[in-house]
Amino acid sequence: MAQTSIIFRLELNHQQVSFGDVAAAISKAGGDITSIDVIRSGQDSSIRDITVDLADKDEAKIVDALKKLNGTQLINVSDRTFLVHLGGKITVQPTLPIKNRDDLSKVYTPGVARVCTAIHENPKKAYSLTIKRNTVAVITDGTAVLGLGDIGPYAAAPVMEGKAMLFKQLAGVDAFPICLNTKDTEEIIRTIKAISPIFGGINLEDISSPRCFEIESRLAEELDVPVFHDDQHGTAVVVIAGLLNALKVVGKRIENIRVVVNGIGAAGVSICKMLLEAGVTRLVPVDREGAIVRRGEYAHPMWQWLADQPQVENTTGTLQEVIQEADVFIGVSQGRLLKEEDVKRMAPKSIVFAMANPEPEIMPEEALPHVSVYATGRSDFPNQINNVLVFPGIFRGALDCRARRINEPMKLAASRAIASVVSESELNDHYIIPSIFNEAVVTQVRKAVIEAAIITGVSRRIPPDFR
Ligand SMILES: NC(=O)C1=CN([C@@H]2O[C@H](COP(=O)(O)OP(=O)(O)OC[C@H]3O[C@@H](n4cnc5c(N)ncnc54)[C@H](O)[C@@H]3O)[C@@H](O)[C@H]2O)C=CC1
Ligand SMILES: CC(=O)C(=O)O
Ligand SMILES: [Mg+2]
Repeated sequence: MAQTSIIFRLELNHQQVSFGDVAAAISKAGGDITSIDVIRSGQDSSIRDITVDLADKDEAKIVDALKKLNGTQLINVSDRTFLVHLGGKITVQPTLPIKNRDDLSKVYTPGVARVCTAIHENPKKAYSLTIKRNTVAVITDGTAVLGLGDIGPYAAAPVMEGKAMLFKQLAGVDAFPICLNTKDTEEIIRTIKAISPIFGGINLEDISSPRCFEIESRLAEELDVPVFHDDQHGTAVVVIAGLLNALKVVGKRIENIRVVVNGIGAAGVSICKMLLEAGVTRLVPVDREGAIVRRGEYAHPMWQWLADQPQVENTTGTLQEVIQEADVFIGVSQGRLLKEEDVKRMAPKSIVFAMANPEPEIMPEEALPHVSVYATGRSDFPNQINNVLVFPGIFRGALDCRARRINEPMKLAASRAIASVVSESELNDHYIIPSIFNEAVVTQVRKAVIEAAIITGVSRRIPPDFR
């Protein structure tokens, strides 16, 4: 697992210890050696970097074993995940060098003033003469970061930088992380509106429910660039894509399945809405207090909306009770709250999407023996159902056609596009969703999103390849 990969730098005295002894000690302490680099080699001793994946995440055991080994000196221990975060993960690059006064007078004063005046006279020129057309803000208040909860704006930054990296690498979108030091809904809305002129789109991230619903809908209403809460819609789009393909694998139809969604927060609400749009007729939304019941009364406006839907079951009970005979479990709640006995009681050929991060609702070793299709949100297990398959391509499309908003037809088109990247001949229980490294994902999502934006009248530009 990437997050438990450690590099041990060791000096080995050749008279006293062999590399085989070191490897055996690491293995006995629970580590799996994945690579070895010789840093320096001499007659009597050598220095080596040994990269180890920790099965039980306990690096102390290995440190202890190495310290006990005669002839071995532990010089340094470094966590590779922390190493890649040193100094942050993104940078801002100029598009051209400033080599002389002539260049300077064009990109800066006095030349720049004429460009400013042109935009002042025609604000649409911001799209051609500034970074706006290709720049997205990735904005959080740090209140629902992955499944870690309210860890604040400073601690949220590594996730936002990661999203920005993915935007750039996968779709060429310049994205900038913004971590707000406020949880106040009105202040968040006011701040985002105030900083919006430079951005061609707003990607809201890891803002807790229910505030995220009002923040997104107000901003979408009041701004003329797309506003997309990734945890709601990115997640729902990728879930529908995975479900369309998983249902093909198990040979079931969407209108016949019973679906339990656990965790009715940002992601859960949007998933439920999209499941209903996609044709699910039997839905059981579950949160901490148990199932949300049809015609029940709830203070949470989105839960009330769900309770008023005819497809929501009139079933009370805990997750452990309602999961019986479910065809599909979708978890966007918290890690390890589903047990082996629970998935055993699901309907035959069941589908489990355990998407909580960083730990899924149930680990593969417990689920796999009992379910037909198992997926998580993680990069280190097969079938990664993660919104990273969605936000790069959906924003690429929205920016290219200068969409005013990202609407329901654009989202559904994106789901179908992602699902279609896995061909019928490739489809199987371990491959229901394409890899994020499959370049067809962004290409297909972009195309589908632009087509849907044009058809629904929200595009303000026809990209050259669509003319
Ligand atoms: N794989 C993916 O692409 C994504 C995964 N996620 C994961 O889904 C989880 C939720 O994310 P958000 O919706 O953004 O958070 P959120 O905070 O808006 O919602 C979480 C919901 O889960 C509920 N919950 C917590 N513990 C529960 C329990 N024991 N039983 C039932 N419900 C419980 C909470 O009451 C809340 O309604 C996180 O772990 C997050 O990492 C979220 C977005 C995308
Ligand atoms: C993937 C993601 O956006 C999350 O876990 O919050
Ligand atoms: Mg998120």
